[in-house]
Amino acid sequence: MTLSNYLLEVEQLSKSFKYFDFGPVNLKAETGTVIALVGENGSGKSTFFHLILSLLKPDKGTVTCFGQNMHENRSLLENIGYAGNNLYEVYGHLPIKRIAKLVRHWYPQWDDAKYKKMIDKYQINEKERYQNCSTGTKKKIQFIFAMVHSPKLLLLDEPFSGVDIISKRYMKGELLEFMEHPDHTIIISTHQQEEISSLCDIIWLMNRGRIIAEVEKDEINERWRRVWINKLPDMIKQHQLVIDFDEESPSLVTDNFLELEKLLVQENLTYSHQYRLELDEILAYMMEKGR
Ligand SMILES: Nc1ncnc2c1ncn2[C@@H]1O[C@H](COP(=O)(O)OP(=O)(O)OP(=O)(O)O)[C@@H](O)[C@H]1O
Repeated sequence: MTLSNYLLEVEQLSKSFKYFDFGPVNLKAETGTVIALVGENGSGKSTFFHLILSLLKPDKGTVTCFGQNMHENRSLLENIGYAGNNLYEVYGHLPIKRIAKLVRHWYPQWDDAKYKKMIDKYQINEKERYQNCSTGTKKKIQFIFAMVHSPKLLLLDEPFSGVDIISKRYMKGELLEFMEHPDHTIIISTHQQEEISSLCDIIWLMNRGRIIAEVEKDEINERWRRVWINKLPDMIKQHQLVIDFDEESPSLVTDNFLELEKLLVQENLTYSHQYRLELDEILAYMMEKGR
């Protein structure tokens, strides 16, 4: 794969706070993918977005976006749409209409017609002060501001949290439409299995400021299974292919079903049935392991 296939490259990125160390993180985001950034509360997801966007200065490391160094080239931000919590708080006393005027100056490609259409679609009252808006409404405003300048990369920090069912449906539709363009990429932090399942291809798992796994969603869905077997000898319980087991109703969880099948044949064991795990069960197992 050539370098140009990567829209975003993060190398040795790190930042230390009083009670938290982020990184070093090394990652590459391929153009045309939707990546879920998943991790426990306080694992560093928002910090990661802030470091990518240079809202925070890293202690070490580089962020290369569209082939150029982000920290040296602020104009790269024009091609990035960010929906996160703390960007507009400083303008909270202003009505949304005034904030939109400010944001419009940041982005030469701001599309007024698209903005008006979205404000209408999401039923935003532009006269309302941002700080007085409900949690879900703030999320929708952040989403609109992220979308209206036609970015190539979207960084979405829990974009659906607190958003009503109808708006969530509209937002998902817009994201799927956004991804119809082959040059577009999304990184989305979320705690919701349904959002990962319906939107994402890749999952980056974060724990205590580090990436503990980079996996393809379809691949882990295929590999992880719960399997009921005739007996559970110690050798199986202790095997590296076995992530968890239940002695009462002899069954086990594996992260590699194909290899497990071979092992069972080898050990003269049989399984009666098996099923795929829910994505959040898999992610919980992976996160627990990475703790
Ligand atoms: N400006 C700051 N000053 C000091 N510490 C900070 C600052 N920003 C982030 N941190 C530290 O980084 C940690 C990770 O926070 P972050 O918001 O990135 O987590 P998160 O994964 O997005 O969490 P959540 O899922 O709850 O939104 C915090 O617990 C805090 O210790």
